[in-house]
Amino acid sequence: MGIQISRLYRRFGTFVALDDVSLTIGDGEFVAVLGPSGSGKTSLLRILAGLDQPDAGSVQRDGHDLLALDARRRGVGLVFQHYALFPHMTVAQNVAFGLRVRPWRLRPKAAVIKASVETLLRKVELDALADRYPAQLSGGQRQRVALARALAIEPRLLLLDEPFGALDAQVRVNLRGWLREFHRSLGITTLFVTHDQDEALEMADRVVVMNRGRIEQIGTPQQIYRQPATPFVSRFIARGQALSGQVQDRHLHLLGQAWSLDGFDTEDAHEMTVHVQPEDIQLAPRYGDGVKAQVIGLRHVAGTVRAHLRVEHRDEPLEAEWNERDWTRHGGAAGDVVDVHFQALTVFGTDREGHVRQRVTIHPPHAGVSVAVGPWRRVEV
Ligand SMILES: Nc1ncnc2c1ncn2[C@@H]1O[C@H](COP(=O)(O)OP(=O)(O)OP(=O)(O)O)[C@@H](O)[C@H]1O
Repeated sequence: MGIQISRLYRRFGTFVALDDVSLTIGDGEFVAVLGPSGSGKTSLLRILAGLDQPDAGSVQRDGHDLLALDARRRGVGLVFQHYALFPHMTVAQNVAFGLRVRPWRLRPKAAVIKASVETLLRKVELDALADRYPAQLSGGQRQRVALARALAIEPRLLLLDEPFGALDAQVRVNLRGWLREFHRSLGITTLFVTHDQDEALEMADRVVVMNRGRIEQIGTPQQIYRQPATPFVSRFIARGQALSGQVQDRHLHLLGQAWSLDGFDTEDAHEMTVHVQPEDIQLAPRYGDGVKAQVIGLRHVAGTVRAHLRVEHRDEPLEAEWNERDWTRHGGAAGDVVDVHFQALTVFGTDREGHVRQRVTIHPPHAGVSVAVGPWRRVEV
């Protein structure tokens, strides 16, 4: 059954922080809410936690009105970016807190609390540090204590708001894998708020992309990345870059090539936007066969090369991402003019109000593009 969020609105004065937000979260699902700063992620999470109320809309859990329950009766575990552990309490006391402050009729016996704290600390791999104070822990350890504390009340829903936001990059990456495994072993429905694309795409079963209080797209990480529903998602998630061209006879004429617009109704589109992703701009296998581009900058990042390219009819440089080995084999250097192939373009058609009505991915004319089928075989089409 899970959680049904339906048509939520939240305004602060004239500012609309949540604008018609609807979302269903399945039982046990791990959903990431991803969006730039100010897009409404925390506003949504606060409403689910019972820290705020919407101006309109409903939230149901297993068919019951969640908004009618006060925060303490929602069975929600919360972890925020800033650890908010009690500095004067040990790790074990922090984790026990949620159980100790229950009304006496619901409060477990001291021995039961002790046992469940021990179990939780083992789960978050901190049982050896039970008697330390927060100041004696690393940032990553503190966040794991915060997670154990949130889990102590046996929540039905776990809400994590940028839980790794204050940690350094390496710790963040380690904790991602750890939290993913942890979620698998517990199976608690989890909503994870982040503005970090990699974090969301790597961890979540599904990703909700928000922009200016609205949901732009909901999908699996792969759908969001490979089939962005809007130019915003394409830019924000897949580093989509806009190209300009002309449409004539159902073809898009762009950088000296004519791309067939099969499956796209050009008459129906008030405006068209064309995007290319960096990994879809590849070095051409033969010299003289492709679009001329001047390499004006190169950055080597973990086995890939990020190149900034100057192409004709475009003021801004284009970013391309190449395999380091391909670039080494090519044997070029910054300043060179290279030939590149555009392997796929995404075309969005918007109506007068700016809503996306059509989206297609198009491939180059007569190109020997290699397409992956299954995990092991590649064929030429
Ligand atoms: N209590 C409030 N009063 C006025 N405006 C608010 C209030 N709470 C949030 N807002 C505004 O609503 C918008 C959405 O805020 P929210 O915290 O949900 O964004 P966010 O996506 O979580 O951003 P961040 O990643 O920076 O935390 C922001 O522009 C914020 O300034």
